[in-house]
Amino acid sequence: MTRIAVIGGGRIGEALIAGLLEAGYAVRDLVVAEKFESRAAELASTFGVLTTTIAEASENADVIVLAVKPGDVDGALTEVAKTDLDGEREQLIVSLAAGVPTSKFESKLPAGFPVVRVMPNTPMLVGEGVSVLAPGKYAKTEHLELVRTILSTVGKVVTVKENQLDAVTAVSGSGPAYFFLVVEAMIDAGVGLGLTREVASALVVQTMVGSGAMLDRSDETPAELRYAVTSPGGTTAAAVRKLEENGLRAAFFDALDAAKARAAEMGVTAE
Ligand SMILES: NC(=O)C1=CN([C@@H]2O[C@H](COP(=O)(O)OP(=O)(O)OC[C@H]3O[C@@H](n4cnc5c(N)ncnc54)[C@H](O)[C@@H]3O)[C@@H](O)[C@H]2O)C=CC1
Ligand SMILES: O=C(O)[C@@H]1CCC=N1
Repeated sequence: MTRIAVIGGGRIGEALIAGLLEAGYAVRDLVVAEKFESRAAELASTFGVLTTTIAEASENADVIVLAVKPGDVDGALTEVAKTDLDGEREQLIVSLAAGVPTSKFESKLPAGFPVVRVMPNTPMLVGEGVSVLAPGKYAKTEHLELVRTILSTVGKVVTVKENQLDAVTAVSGSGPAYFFLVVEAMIDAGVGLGLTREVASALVVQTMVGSGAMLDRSDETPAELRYAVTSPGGTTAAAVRKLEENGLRAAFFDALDAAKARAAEMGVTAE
């Protein structure tokens, strides 16, 4: 099997490790380099995964996944680049860092080294992620296919041109947070109407799970599914009117603009 080194065992690194293991990936083919010893020990005990230095992890891996914060990419990449990357093994770097362009990696790696940039999201923890791939200058079809094969075990995979990845980050990379915020708001509103938090949480969570399953399985658009809930002159119409009056749609347009702009900014500051 393809040997994968995960550099950075934080939230997304852990989601990837957990998702791969859950999907049946062999633990002996995974290795993690995590800066904080206590965090490395936690990952080793939770997943039984080998933890080591960046140098050792990178040298023995087919695919080196960088899952550190954009501001830590430079330091981690410097460590990776010190190892004997252009040995016999055909290796590939996969970056999960928001905003950081593939050119940044290519400039620090041996000439022609393949890089694939990916924007994943945390639902990959439960095999329901979406990973969006963009090839760097030297990544060939077989590199993209390898990354697609690995990430399709933890969810859906889409490929775009790199100039769309900041928009993708705003939509699906950060998307789970918007969803959780909406869930929180609905639970609070239910509590405001007199339901216990326990009941309100159970109702909202199952409403989201059920609605998500409908979106996944139905050929109807989200608008058509919404129309089916909205009786003329009824309760849903009254609620939707308030959401629109309060600028729900405009808030999402603004929010995603801000996320995209922030991704671009982080790419520049990581230079
Ligand atoms: N959290 C999310 O939902 C998503 C995060 N991302 C991207 O994934 C990357 C990681 O994000 P998170 O996991 O949320 O951050 P995090 O802060 O939870 O994890 C980063 C981990 O990298 C470790 N680290 C930093 N420098 C290191 C080094 N030189 N060697 C070894 N380990 C090192 C840190 O100790 C930390 O545990 C970021 O670039 C982010 O843009 C992408 C999509 C979604
Ligand atoms: O908030 C962030 O910067 C990262 C990138 C996408 C999701 N989380």
